[in-house]
Amino acid sequence: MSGFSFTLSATDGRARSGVIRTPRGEIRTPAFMPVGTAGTVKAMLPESVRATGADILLGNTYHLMLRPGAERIARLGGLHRFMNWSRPILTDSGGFQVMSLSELRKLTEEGVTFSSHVDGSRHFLSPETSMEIQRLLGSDIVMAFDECPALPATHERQAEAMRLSMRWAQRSRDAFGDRPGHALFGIMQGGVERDLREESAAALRRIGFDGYAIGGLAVGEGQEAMLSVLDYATHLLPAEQPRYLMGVGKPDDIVGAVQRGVDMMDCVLPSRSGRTGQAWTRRGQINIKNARHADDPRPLDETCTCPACTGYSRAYLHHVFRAGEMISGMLLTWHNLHYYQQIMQQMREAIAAGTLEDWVAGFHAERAGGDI
Ligand SMILES: Nc1nc2cc3nc(NCCc4ccc(CCO)cc4)[nH]c3cc2c(=O)[nH]1
Ligand SMILES: [Zn+2]
Repeated sequence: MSGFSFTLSATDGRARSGVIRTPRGEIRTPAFMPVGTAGTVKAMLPESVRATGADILLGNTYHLMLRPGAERIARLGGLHRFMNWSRPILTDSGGFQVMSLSELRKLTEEGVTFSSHVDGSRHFLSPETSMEIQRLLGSDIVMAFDECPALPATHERQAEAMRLSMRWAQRSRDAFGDRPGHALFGIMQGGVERDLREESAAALRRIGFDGYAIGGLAVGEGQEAMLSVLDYATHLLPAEQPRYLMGVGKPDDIVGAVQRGVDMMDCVLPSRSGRTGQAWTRRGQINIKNARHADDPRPLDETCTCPACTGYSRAYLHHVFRAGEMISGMLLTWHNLHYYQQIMQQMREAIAAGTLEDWVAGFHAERAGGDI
């Protein structure tokens, strides 16, 4: 695929560091993607998202097709222009969000009909319509249209959903066509069932994609089960293409995934939890609304160089959260995204230096158990 390429620059155990090159810019891997669901990373300006160190952000087909509409965004110049973010954008394909957000859903071989959670209007998503919507949005990395079953799911149900998703992966590939400079990623399904994961990986490799996502995780199975799937699942995917773990996660989830050969991740956690007063730091989590911060003159983290930590005390952050001031969500979101990008940068450097194991030991040693 001209215009889109992945170059591995170092490995350390199963971990890899490298660069994904796209016409809209480079993505340093391992990479964390902030989530910009409805055309905005909530409480952040695009230039602030860039200042945290993000090379790419994620948008959602489901949300943008319902409001303001993919055709409208296309008429206005595409999602990059619309949201004033000129670097790469990856868009999720909509199936996962339909199943978790919409009402009155009907799932058939053809696709999914559903009612919008915004205004109740009826919509249809299929591999073909999802590819068209992501083309209208102009996203650089397009996700295949898949079905991620809700847990708990029997082996049989997981097999059924995975095989449907593999038929949809072929249809996604066929509908995507040949789009130089744009990439299509397949999505592995199969729950926590090794045989199904192996079948899914083989099916995706036969179809052929520019990158491979591991779907069907971070859906309530818990960290231990997720990591045990990753223990074998990344080996099933081509080493020379990016591996994207969807929806992950807490900082220690991310570290565990990178150690197991994952190259890209996304999660709403740093932004969503930032808006609720949860700060993630190298020493653990801080719930800034807790009364014990009311008189604390110290920053969240005295070693952090983000605007929240260089400009404000815990006492101030506690106050503006208690007062419901908008700056509260802005500052904590910025800090959390900055912290997430910092651990990605430190892991990229550690992998390049062959010292990831030591870095991970230090990462865990620094983290207290609960709230700090
Ligand atoms: N197309 C597609 N998209 C996905 C998105 C996902 N996102 C997740 N997990 C996100 C879980 C998640 C949700 C909310 C919060 C913050 C509040 O707790 C954190 C994590 N798993 C996912 C799986 C898939 C998947 O198979 N296919
Ligand atoms: Zn900070």
